[in-house]
Amino acid sequence: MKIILASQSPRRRELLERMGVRDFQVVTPDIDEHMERDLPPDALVEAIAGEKAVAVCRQADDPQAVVIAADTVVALDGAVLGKPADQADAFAMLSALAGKRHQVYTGVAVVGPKGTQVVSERTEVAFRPLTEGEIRAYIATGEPMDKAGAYGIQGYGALLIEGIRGDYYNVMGLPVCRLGRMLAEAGVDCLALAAGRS
Ligand SMILES: Cc1cn([C@H]2C[C@H](O)[C@@H](COP(=O)(O)OP(=O)(O)OP(=O)(O)O)O2)c(=O)[nH]c1=O
Repeated sequence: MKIILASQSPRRRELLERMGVRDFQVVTPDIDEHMERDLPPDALVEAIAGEKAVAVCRQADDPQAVVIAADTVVALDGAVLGKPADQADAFAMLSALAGKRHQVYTGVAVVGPKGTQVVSERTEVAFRPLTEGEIRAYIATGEPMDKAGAYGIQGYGALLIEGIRGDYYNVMGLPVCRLGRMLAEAGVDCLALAAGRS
């Protein structure tokens, strides 16, 4: 079965490979993510993931393909944080996250011949308190700029995180366990692929 990952994110590519899916195409969705949207974070990431999947379905024009798309945001006290616009924005985001718990939402859409599935998964993340110097040093690593909430749990960001509740991979950009079950619904058996039996 042809599988298309509708994402430019290297993290999502790596996670899909780690799920046992090695043979897939990558098509970057051509949508405007930055439209004003007054939605709660779970509905927001589901809407954007759905739009990315639909855009790539149109671009690929193959009704037999299974298309996977996702979107990740950070929610803190009712505010939604996407990727920082610049270093000052990253500083403001990390200062707001320091010493607090926040939620990471990833929306995932799987569209294929068997139908469309769209879900969102939430993971809670607790940051330790941070000094201004620590925040500046973390920004100087270059890690925050292309990531929702201005940190990467899979990198030096781990040094800032006391604990999480929920799927770790959801924070990186794909809720691996949940997506595995969605792909099974769509006719893709990840464990069989990993075992070389499919
Ligand atoms: C919170 C967090 C986010 N991120 C990343 C995941 C996403 O790639 C990114 C959020 O931006 P997204 O808009 O979800 O994804 P993207 O623009 O990188 O890729 P595409 O739209 O083509 O799928 O932040 C981490 O890598 N680690 C983290 O700890």
